[in-house]
Amino acid sequence: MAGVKRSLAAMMADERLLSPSIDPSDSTARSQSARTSAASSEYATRAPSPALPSFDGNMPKFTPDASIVFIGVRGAGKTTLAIMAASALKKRIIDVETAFQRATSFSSASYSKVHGPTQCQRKQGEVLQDVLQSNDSGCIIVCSWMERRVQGLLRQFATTNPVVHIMRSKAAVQEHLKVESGIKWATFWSTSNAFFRTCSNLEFFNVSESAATEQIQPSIRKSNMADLPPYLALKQAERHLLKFLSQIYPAGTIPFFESAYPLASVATDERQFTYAVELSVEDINQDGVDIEGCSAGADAVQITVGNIQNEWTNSTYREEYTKMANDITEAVGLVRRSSVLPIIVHIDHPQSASTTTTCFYLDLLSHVLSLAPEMMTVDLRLDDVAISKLSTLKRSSKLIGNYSPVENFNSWTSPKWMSLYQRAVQLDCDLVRFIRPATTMSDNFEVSQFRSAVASLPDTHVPIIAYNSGLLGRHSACLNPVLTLVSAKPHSPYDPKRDASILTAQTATNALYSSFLFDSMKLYVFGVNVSYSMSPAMHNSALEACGVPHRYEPYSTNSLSQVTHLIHDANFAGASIGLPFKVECITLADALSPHAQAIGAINTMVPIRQLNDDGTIPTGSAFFRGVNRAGPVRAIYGENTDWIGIRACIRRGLSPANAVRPASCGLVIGAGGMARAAVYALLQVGVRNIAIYNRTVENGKRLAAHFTQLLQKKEFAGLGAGTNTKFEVFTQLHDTWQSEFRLPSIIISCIPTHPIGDAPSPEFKLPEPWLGNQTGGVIVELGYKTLNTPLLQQAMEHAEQGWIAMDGLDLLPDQGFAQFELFTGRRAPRRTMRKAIFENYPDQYGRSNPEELRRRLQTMVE
Ligand SMILES: O=C1C[C@@](O)(C(=O)O)C[C@@H](O)[C@@H]1O
Repeated sequence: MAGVKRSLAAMMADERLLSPSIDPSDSTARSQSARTSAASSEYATRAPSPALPSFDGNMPKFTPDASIVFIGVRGAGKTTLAIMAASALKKRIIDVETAFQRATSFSSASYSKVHGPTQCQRKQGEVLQDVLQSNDSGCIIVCSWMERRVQGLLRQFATTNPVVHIMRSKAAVQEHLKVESGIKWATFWSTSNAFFRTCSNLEFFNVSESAATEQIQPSIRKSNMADLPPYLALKQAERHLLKFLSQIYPAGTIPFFESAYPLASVATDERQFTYAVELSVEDINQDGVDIEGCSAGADAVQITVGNIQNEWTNSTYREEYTKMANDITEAVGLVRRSSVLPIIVHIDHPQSASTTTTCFYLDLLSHVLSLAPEMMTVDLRLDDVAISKLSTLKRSSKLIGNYSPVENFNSWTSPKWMSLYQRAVQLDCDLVRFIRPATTMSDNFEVSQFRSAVASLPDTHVPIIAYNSGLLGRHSACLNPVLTLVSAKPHSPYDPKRDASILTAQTATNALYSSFLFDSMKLYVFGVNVSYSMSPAMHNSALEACGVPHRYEPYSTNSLSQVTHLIHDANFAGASIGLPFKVECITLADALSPHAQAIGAINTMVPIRQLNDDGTIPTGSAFFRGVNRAGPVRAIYGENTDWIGIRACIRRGLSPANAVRPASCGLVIGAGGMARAAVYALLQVGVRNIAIYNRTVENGKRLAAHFTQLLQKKEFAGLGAGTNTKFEVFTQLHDTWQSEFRLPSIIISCIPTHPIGDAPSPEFKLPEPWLGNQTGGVIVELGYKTLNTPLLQQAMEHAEQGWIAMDGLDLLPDQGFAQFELFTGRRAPRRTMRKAIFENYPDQYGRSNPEELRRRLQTMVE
């Protein structure tokens, strides 16, 4: 049956496998191994899930409107997640238990008491069949029933639709259901999870708050978590779920969810010098490592499952499989919840694996695919049939064909490497990875020649990851362009068994500069008075964490003419633009990004040193290939990242109760460059009703007219509600909300929070009735020189009503992450940057107050 997650072992009972000692590039040996795979009945009987009809094709590609089913034990969080998914995917929720009650006027439990369990199960089957048949699109269907007929129906549904097993930690479910530990509970737990696994094609780990908190910031684990606003736990769960859903549905299915950060538009494997930080399942699950913290400078997280054994003395195959599958599910959940980086899952397939171990390995791989990681490795020593089967199951996950022998390996000059690469390509691997220890220095040059030979193959664009491990191999590891494995911290003492990741992202990046491949560059923040700017602290800490030797400095000036020599310097790498130059600075730019054009203001300048042949600015991976290299500046490119920061604040601060709907209203205060970015951010989260308050009516009207015209252009028609978006301009703060729009749930203040020149600080507050929205909302104050502004105090006074206050220190890092990516081509180390701000921000007495500000780190959802 297509689409159902099931034992690969069972599925491939007659077709396997390899003899573990074969040379993987040797096709004679492969076919021999297929022939000698006699003991297949062993796999079938040891398979963890019940036998299912044979697999007959690809995993289905789900259409955007395909209904999704959430199954799992009671207390796993299905209903809460269904509400979030329904709001994001614009689908309707159907709870099968409610449908049962509607059909019979009884709950399942009462029906069972009256008519007996057999009759009740029959009825459940009928109800479910009816629900599935008549709602295969546009719905989120929730089901906790466990019954044979239910199982069959769900399996059938999984051939065309996503059926997600929602998992949660045993302790969290137990606490939720208030059940006592004991054999009965343990048995229920394992049988129910095994049951749901047999009829789902996907699995999602609903991270419990305590675990999530540990991931957020281990160093403040003991701090007062009671301060965490309740909506926040939901926000984090929502973000996590949406990341998962965006992996399984086609791109664009979740409106306004696509990342706007520059590197998100370029596939990781198309970029140069990228790193995957390696974390073990145990580190993640048991030790609660700070995932965000230790992935600074990395481009992906590799979750390594290292201890699959050849035999189990104290447990059965099934028990061992369940335990490891649960651990992997949890680790993927924790990483996805706390990091924006793509996930690679790698399971070590032992060099001398028994057939049972290989079978176990394959079962785990098919399980991994149900978690929808961005990438998964598969051992190229497996035979063609096994790898092809995995290719048919992979859906959006990329398959990395992996071969990393630790002994008896060929020299890089052997043609076997090339034939193994070509075999992996034929088997539909999306990337190929070869890692082997270096025995001499010349291995480093030979592997580089091998990479060049692959690059010069005609018509083959499958990226190759190839380098040597060990101390001697570091040279080739640093120069390997795609996803070199790095360690979270330096290994000490050197352990030859774990030598694949001797480097950290920081040391590997640093080596690119010390070997003159890249140049050390200069960065600035420009403004009339930027002495208070937190950007230097934020960017310099990020540069250091990533091993990039650039310097970022404040540059205060009254006139932009004074910066021209800086932006045409051979070592100029970019600048942030502060007040009041965001609009004027456009005159210095030769080209603007589409966002900057739409907004009509920039806060970022980047030098371009290599133009396209037609004189245009390179885009995508070509844009990033030009960074970090000194030389004459051919053009200045202007971008606006303020809107990205504002959008991130709206998303973080807006509780699920205030999710954007057609009638939602956003209020922007001010009409300058930042207000333009704010309106654009509102459009980018789907707000259709935008109110602008500005004292000077002409400026307010000009702002509204700018966006009204913009939305008439074809390329911006998808923003907000396009030409149906409405604007209103206010010049008076009336005591009542005099508008055809509903009361606002998003308020963005874009006026200065401190005195500028002779102009005093506006001490701005809103009339109380304007904050009358019943479920509150989010108020964002963009300035950060003064934090405790009258407006934010007002928001805090209305906290009970659901108002969330966000200030410029919430905004600054998010707009800075995007800048950092543009300046360096590296992923921004988000937590490092946030921390740097909190550690350097002076309070009203000019002292830094990290304790007070650090608590904010708790509330971050990346
Ligand atoms: O508005 C701001 C603040 C800023 O100017 C600063 O460092 O203060 C940096 C800019 O990138 C950003 O757009």
